[in-house]
Amino acid sequence: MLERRTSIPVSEAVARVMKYAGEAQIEQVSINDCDGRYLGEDLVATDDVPNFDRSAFDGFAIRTEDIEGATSENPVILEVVEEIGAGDVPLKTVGLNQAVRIMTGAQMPVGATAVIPLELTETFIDQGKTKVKAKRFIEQGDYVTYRGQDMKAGTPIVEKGTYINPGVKALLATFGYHQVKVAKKPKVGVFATGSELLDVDEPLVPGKIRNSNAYMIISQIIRSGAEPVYFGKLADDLEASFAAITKALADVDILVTTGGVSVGDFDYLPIIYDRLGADVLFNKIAMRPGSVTTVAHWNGKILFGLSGNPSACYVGYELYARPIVKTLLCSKKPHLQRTKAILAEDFPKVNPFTRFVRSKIFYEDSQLYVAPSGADKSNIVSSLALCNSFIVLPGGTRGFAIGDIVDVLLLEDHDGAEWPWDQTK
Ligand SMILES: Nc1nc2c(c(=O)[nH]1)N[C@H]1C(S)=C(S)[C@@H](COP(=O)(O)OP(=O)(O)OC[C@H]3O[C@@H](n4cnc5c(N)ncnc54)[C@H](O)[C@@H]3O)O[C@H]1N2
Ligand code: MOO
Ligand SMILES: [Mg+2]
Repeated sequence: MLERRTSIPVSEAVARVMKYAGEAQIEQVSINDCDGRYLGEDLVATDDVPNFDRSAFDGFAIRTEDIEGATSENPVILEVVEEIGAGDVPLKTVGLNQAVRIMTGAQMPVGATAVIPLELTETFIDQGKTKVKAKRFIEQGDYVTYRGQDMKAGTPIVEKGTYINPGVKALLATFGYHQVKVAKKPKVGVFATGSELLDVDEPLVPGKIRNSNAYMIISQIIRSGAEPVYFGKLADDLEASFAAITKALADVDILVTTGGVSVGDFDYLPIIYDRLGADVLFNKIAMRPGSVTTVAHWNGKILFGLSGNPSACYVGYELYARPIVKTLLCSKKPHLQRTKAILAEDFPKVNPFTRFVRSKIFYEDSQLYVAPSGADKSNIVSSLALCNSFIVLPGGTRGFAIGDIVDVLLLEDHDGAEWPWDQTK
């Protein structure tokens, strides 16, 4: 008899999966290998930055009281007593009517209260002594960067779980982190199921298609920050599939399969979960595409049974697997970030269930627009190439028109969201 499936709302499905999100593991990597990883500890300033008062310009370190009233017609003449480059430590103190030639980044000499830029001066030799004409008055502190002006020691700078971009890397280097604590990448196993699947290098033959989902999911796993472990494709053979899946589970934290979760005679994933004794969290969601997305929990591991249909598979990974990965990467905002944008095209389809339209979000005239990135069908691959977001159309709504404000989930953002599902049916 055909098994009846009860569909649950998206928010409920996400909540059920999130109950099984595990604990992040931390490892150390060289700063050279930390790009695109996620910080495994809060980053706190270990020193004042800069940690000495320094010149922000090439010029002369002076005492402002000596150059009061200076103009190009009536310059003030000072004696240059020392020259210091970046990296040097000044030996002299700047006294009455004295100046020190100083370069950008060099430590300020004691006594000086500002730096007058080279362009506002003129140097000359007078009786064997180097002198400088200051041709304008400058205020105290001008062209000086004081100790701790950028960051003060002890200030929290970047939170644990932050994506390491070039700026975060600059901070790590600033504070001397040659080894960086990062979240260990969860290992996500991938199987593509289906006797119709050919490898990428095989020619097309009648009835068969190339296995695109495995490559797509591997790419989504990498984009979400995890490590893919590809186990290959499985023909629709229950015994062989059960054996391969059982074996693979020993080597991964999470297992993603694509295909074989619906009600076809050769859709074996439901039987495999049953045989494993896995706890099936749900096998039907009130959403399109991806209504058949199934998630099970077994022995501390989460098994994502994503649809075989490419667009459904893609959406399933982003909504349900990605937040688990992000949680394991220390994120406190593991879900897709949600925003609002102006619909740039009509979308006349009715939405009996919450619909996630593969879409492209873009700026135009300082406004945010979004448009479907191709035909809205579950079995379609072509709409995925330009997809950088999902338009979220609530269940129970009719069509949407150009100019309507719609909710959008961002796929290529690193900040994430705590819980974007409050208003989603
Ligand atoms: N009687 C019903 N039939 C179907 C239902 C239903 O509720 N009742 N649901 C439909 C929906 S919705 C979806 S989605 C699909 C899900 O099917 P499966 O997850 O079981 O996936 P398969 O049957 O294995 O494949 C579906 C489709 O996708 C192609 N595919 C599979 N793997 C790949 C791959 N690695 N790369 C590219 N394309 C792949 C496959 O050839 C099929 O065309 O079920 C509907 N049926
Ligand atoms: O699960 Mo199917 O993806 O609704 O199209
Ligand atoms: Mg099927």
